[in-house]
Amino acid sequence: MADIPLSVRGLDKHFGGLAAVQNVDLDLRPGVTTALVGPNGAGKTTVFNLITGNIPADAGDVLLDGASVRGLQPYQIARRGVARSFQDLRLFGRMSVRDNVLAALEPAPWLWQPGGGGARRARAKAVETALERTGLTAQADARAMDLAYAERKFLSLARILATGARIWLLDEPASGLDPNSRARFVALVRQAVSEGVTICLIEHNLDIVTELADRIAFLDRGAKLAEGEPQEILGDPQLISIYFGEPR
Ligand SMILES: Nc1ncnc2c1ncn2[C@@H]1O[C@H](COP(=O)(O)OP(=O)(O)OP(=O)(O)O)[C@@H](O)[C@H]1O
Repeated sequence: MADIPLSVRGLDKHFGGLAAVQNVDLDLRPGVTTALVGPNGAGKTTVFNLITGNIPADAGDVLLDGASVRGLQPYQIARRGVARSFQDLRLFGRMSVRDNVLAALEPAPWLWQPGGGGARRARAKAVETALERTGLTAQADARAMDLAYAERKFLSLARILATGARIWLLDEPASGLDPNSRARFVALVRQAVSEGVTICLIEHNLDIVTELADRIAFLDRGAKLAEGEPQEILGDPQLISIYFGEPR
């Protein structure tokens, strides 16, 4: 298990009487993009929240390189290389695009501290590279709130890119994107995967899922009903009828 960057074992979460996540297992491997697919309320975002330590699990475990992260705070899990995006993006609207990216990074030492100059230069470089790769260089000084919706989504990706995280959890990253931005998004994810990043995404757009995912984990009412290659899962009439909410 030590060679699997992120494993989830027997994860459970109840909200009162509601079983939001039930006994979910998941392995995320480098170079393999996994999509969490399922109807609204299936528990997908809750799985992300449990992985990142945003909410505590009732039972089960999350392992990074085989070691449990149980009880760690979200910032401690982030330091181990796990980054996520949120459906509501969570940007600092009045701050510049560049400062939004900078704020996603660990603070650097002061200039007068040992290594301070080098660390600050490395941070600035990481920010500029992330802006370039997301096509935001020209808007670096604009306020985040003044960006178009698609650009705000790319800014949330730039924040992840700049951290150098090796595991990305993306919550509906392509929702609301126009076809051109969608193509940019797909290219960006593919490049990251080719560089060894492990990606798990929650996505309702099945075209994006088909384009990007190597595996699909299908959730319904908190439980993982199936996992396999996209063709297999999306070709299963029973799963598709669950996905589109047909009466059972
Ligand atoms: N903090 C919370 N308190 C109470 N119930 C919650 C909480 N967070 C999620 N839930 C409930 O848990 C269930 C799973 O929610 P979750 O957001 O994980 O689903 P999802 O698959 O991501 O849905 P969607 O595709 O609509 O985003 C839902 O019924 C939701 O209402």
